[in-house]
Amino acid sequence: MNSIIEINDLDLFYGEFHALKHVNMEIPEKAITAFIGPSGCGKSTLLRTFNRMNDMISGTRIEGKVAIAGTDIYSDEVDVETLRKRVGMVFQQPNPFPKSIYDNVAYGPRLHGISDRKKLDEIVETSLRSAALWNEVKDHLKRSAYSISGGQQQRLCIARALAVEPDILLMDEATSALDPISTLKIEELAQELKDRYTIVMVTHNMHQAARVSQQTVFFLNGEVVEYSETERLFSNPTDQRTEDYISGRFG
Ligand SMILES: Nc1ncnc2c1ncn2[C@@H]1O[C@H](COP(=O)(O)OP(=O)(O)OP(=O)(O)O)[C@@H](O)[C@H]1O
Repeated sequence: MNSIIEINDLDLFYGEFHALKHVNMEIPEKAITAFIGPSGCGKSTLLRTFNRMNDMISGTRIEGKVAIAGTDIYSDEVDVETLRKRVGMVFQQPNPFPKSIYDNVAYGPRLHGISDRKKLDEIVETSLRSAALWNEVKDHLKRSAYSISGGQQQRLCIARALAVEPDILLMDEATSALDPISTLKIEELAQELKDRYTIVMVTHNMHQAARVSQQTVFFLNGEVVEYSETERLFSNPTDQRTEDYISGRFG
């Protein structure tokens, strides 16, 4: 498997607090990588380094390197808007804009200069189909995004992220606010999307990581304890701390 994200000796500080410690890893493209570990161990922090969302938190300092497709994303030449177009993100709470379903999906493409109605219609349909939502909303695209269920809103947020044709989709506990059926739908969707996109997901749910991902990373106190194929990590972990965590002895 080719890697798309390469992290070398990454340290991240929130002021004095050392939140990520000497992280080294390669994330394979067109696969799902899951980040697991107890609350506060740095999963979301690492995820946010991939699209420089940490830039928005004042007092954050980074040492080391994060490269995407060979480019150091923290170098001065990198345009953060372009980076965020390539690296989409979906959050724990569905956060559609207070606009119609159509306008939510068309938002990114419009921002990037697409105004042709036919082209936008095409993008909206393709993105909603990719997010497995088209059939449920195709007859009321003009309705408010708030008129659909939470699970549908989360798939709408995925469609909105896909509309700008990213390479990577980051999911930060994207199902933890959803009911089991909506969760299952998003998990199935992630499985379909992984053939076309690289997905990195933070999850509190070990069963979800085991069900959905190909690679799993276990974090503890800002460090990567173990990183391996999901099946191996859950069936035959090499580190005692991983074993203790996955068997429910802490966290
Ligand atoms: N903006 C911030 N300023 C200061 N400290 C922060 C900030 N964001 C996170 N932290 C701290 O950094 C550590 C890692 O947080 P992070 O949110 O990455 O953990 P996490 O593993 O994703 O946790 P959870 O599973 O609870 O979301 C925690 O100790 C947290 O308190």
